[in-house]
Amino acid sequence: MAIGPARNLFYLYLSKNNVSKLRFLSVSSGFLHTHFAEPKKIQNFDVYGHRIPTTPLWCNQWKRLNLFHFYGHPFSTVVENGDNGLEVCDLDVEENECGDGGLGSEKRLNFVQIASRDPVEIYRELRDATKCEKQTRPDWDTLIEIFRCFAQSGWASNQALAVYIGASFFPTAAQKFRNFFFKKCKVDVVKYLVSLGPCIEAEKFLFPIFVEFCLEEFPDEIKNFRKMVESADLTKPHTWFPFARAMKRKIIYHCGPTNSGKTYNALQSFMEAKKGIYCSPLRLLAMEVFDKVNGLGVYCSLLTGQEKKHVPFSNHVACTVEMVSTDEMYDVAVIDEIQMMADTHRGYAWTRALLGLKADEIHVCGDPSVLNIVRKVCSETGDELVEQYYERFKPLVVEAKTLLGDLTKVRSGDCVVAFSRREIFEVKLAIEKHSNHRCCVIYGALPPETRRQQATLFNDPNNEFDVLVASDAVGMGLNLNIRRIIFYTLSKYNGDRIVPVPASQVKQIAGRAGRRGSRYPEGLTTTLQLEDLDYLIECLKKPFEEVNKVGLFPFYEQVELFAGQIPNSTFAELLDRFGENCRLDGSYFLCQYNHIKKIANMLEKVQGLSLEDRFNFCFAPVNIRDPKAMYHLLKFASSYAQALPVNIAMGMPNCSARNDSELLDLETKHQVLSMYMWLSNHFEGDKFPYFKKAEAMATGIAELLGESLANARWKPESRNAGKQQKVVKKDQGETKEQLCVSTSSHRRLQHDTASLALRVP
Ligand SMILES: Nc1ncnc2c1ncn2[C@@H]1O[C@H](COP(=O)(O)OP(=O)(O)OP(=O)(O)O)[C@@H](O)[C@H]1O
Ligand SMILES: [Mg+2]
Repeated sequence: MAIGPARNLFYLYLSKNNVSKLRFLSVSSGFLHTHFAEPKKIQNFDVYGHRIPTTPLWCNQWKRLNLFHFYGHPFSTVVENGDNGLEVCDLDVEENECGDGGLGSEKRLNFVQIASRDPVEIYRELRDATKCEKQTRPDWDTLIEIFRCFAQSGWASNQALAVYIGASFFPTAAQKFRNFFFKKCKVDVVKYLVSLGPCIEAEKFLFPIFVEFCLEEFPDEIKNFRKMVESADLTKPHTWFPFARAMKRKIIYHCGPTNSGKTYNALQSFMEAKKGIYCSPLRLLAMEVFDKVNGLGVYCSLLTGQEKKHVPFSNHVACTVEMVSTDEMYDVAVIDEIQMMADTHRGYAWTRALLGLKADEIHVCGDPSVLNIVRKVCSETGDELVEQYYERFKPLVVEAKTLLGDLTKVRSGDCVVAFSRREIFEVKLAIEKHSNHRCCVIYGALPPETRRQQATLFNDPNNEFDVLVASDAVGMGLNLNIRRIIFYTLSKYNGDRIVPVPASQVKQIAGRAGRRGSRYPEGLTTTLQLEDLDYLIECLKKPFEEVNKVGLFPFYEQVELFAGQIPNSTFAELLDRFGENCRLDGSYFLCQYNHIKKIANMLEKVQGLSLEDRFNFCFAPVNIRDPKAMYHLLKFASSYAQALPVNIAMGMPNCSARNDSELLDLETKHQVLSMYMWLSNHFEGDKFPYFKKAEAMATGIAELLGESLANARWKPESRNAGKQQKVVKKDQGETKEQLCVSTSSHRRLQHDTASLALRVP
């Protein structure tokens, strides 16, 4: 058995059989802490081939084994001891690795003795000493430096969390410990520390003494922090749903690439069930399932944040995943696009649905990236898991020719994918100017109704709209008759900087081509620019990357409990403190909440909102980068806080947009109305009484948006980055005006464009 570098510390290896139990058991002679490192520091560890959701342990060596906690090195053995918990065995001490600094062997022996002494005893001796023993000047200097390092040590601060000394209190505690030590210090201890110098070994030596000091000196601080940490406990999320745990559920994982029939098959079971729920990643998809299922004669209601359409006598419901009820019982539930569990912002909604749904049978559809996590979840919940694998219906073929930067090569049935609104309109303008094609557009800021209207227009072969220009919003949900996906670019702005589009997303979007039921025998995909081709091929060839962690977010009740521990803080501060102190198992991350904080900060000046009100307002669907939308949210919250009926306070435009700023205005207006409808559904009582009016206005604006898009022939003026240039290019002996999309003029043809075609399974 290997051991770690040790003096007062022994390192433990986890034995193979008790890995899963480790998190739940405590040692009879001491106590075992579960996760304490900051969330970002928590890692999965492979222990004897077992991936366990925790970092390994270290423990102090003293007979009473009074402290266990996490440390970043995997070592030693813990064995199961009947029902009594875990027992530490097979321990060994490694030689001191630090040099003796040129000291004689006798002194060195003393130091080794110091190193192996019980830190509790050392602490008591120090505490009971009446005064400090005399030290030399150089020793003092070294000691000062050692304590300076200790106070700044990330390692010590992190370890201190295990005894409930919070990161914000650690510097104060370390300072007081230093003062205590300097007043009481003994020659042999100082000499030993000086022999180590300011290094991690010295920190490890001091740490258990520091812990004893803190336990005696700061019982109140420790108690308060402990309460706070316990109230931010997000470990074992499967235990949050006792009713679902009382059931023996059957989970069917429909696993496969895009366009392979996963959702179709899951929906068959849904429709056959007596009572079913379909959980969608998008309003648009929920609406589509609602229409489809009702069309097939199964009464189905619709439930999204914005709309509740109750169909009389229906036992089925299509909802957005955030709206799923974990109270109702269902025979069959479908959770679509299950890989979204790993989404940094919305992942928690899928995790909650999977853990909490009370359904005999749960069909989850998605790519294989979260298969292992779902397996693990099922082993924790005790649910049965059945895996069904799918292949694409139609092959997906990469066209190696690319469009060589020339948008006039766009053909009927093509979908050009760009990653910003500005680019989408540039492309539409260019295609319509230089060819006979007409373009439909689909992007995230458009209401679902308008996106569907554009999709229908594109799918209908009996009109002139035969090309689609879309953002990544096209990647999920819509059934489109796309012959070929052309990537305008393969990089996008991620809110911070330009990054390559992730491979999983490239696959998802490219997979839209050649959908079953469309009139094309196979799906084609390519890029506008030859230089992007390699990346496209690389993405499509890449196997799905396994996801290690999925998202969680606290319920309101958990935030409320936590708020009780730190009164008088703003909601944004509360979220931050929660984020800093929450405990998570290794398979989970806390979803990002920056956008929530931004709303929370804006609403801070609104008096009279309860914590629950703030929590609800902060989840309203609002584009935080749109000041007009944010302004309306602020106004809604202010009226609500004054107990006034919340007014829409917005005029209805009377004609379609004539330029880009009018189009943007329509988009914003629709988003504000959608937000109003959402708030109306999420606040009880009649505080938002103009729901019907908002709904009618939203429908009107969605229609105006559709009309506007059909006629849109303007340059996007609001964000004019000037990337577009016209160049004159010789083509087949004629001078032809052509839109060159990228500024890069030094592209080399790297492929034999005629011969290369990659078939992607
Ligand atoms: N057995 C089937 N009979 C008829 N049509 C089918 C069948 N299976 C799938 N389809 C149709 O094929 C298309 C793609 O199927 P589906 O939407 O289920 O794929 P998917 O694997 O869920 O794709 P994605 O990952 O893109 O959501 C749909 O239009 C669907 O109606
Ligand atoms: Mg699907």
